[in-house]
Amino acid sequence: MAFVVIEGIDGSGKSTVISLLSKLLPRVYVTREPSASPIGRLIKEWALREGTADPRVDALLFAADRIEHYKREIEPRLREGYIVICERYVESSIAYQGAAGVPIEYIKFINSAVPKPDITVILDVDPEVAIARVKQRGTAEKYEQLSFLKRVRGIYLSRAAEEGYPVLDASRPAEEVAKEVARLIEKRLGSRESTS
Ligand SMILES: Nc1ncnc2c1ncn2[C@@H]1O[C@H](COP(=O)(O)OP(=O)(O)OP(=O)(O)O)[C@@H](O)[C@H]1O
Ligand SMILES: Cc1cn([C@H]2C[C@H](O)[C@@H](COP(=O)(O)O)O2)c(=O)[nH]c1=O
Repeated sequence: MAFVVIEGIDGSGKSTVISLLSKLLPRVYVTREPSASPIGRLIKEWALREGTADPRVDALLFAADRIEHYKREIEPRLREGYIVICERYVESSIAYQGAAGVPIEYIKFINSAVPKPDITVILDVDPEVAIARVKQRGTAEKYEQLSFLKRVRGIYLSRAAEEGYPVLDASRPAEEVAKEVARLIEKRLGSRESTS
């Protein structure tokens, strides 16, 4: 089992890559945040649409959704031996709520109840390319603005440098990106087996 998180700005191709990945690897369980829980629905139907009074409210909602998601869905699947692939996790809160002005230490503290993933991969793409991709979907969510996504990308890249997360060029065809992520996961699983 392994807990894998795929991160990146809106339109970087996370959902597309994860769907391809689930065909490349055995025994995969795919999930995402905001989750399907009542808190996740509140985020999607209210916080991401009408908006909150303060970005700390978003940070708190995402953290509450994450704790519920981890305890009720991710942890049980890991115990059953799945490779759990989660689209977005704590680094999304650091990048997005950080870009909205919430102090990173505050975000880390409210997320301290959930464990770190085994692997975090950042899909990196120019925000102009990402915006062009998401525009095809119709209405934009509150964070899907060029200047905001530029700040989010900057935080992702500096966090990747600090934490050693692999950053993959997601402007390439999604199949190529998915194969590279699969290789990273297999390498990590292989190196864990050889040390256990
Ligand atoms: N590598 C790629 N090259 C070209 N287009 C892509 C690529 N990956 C995804 N797309 C297209 O870009 C759009 C957004 O992709 P996707 O939903 O996978 O991104 P995402 O990162 O999950 O976005 P969000 O975070 O906003 O949900 C889709 O129309 C998808 O078909
Ligand atoms: C988990 C998480 C998400 N967000 C933002 C990022 C996106 O703009 C939306 C989720 O929409 P998606 O298109 O379904 O990926 O929410 C965030 O700001 N903070 C978080 O922790």
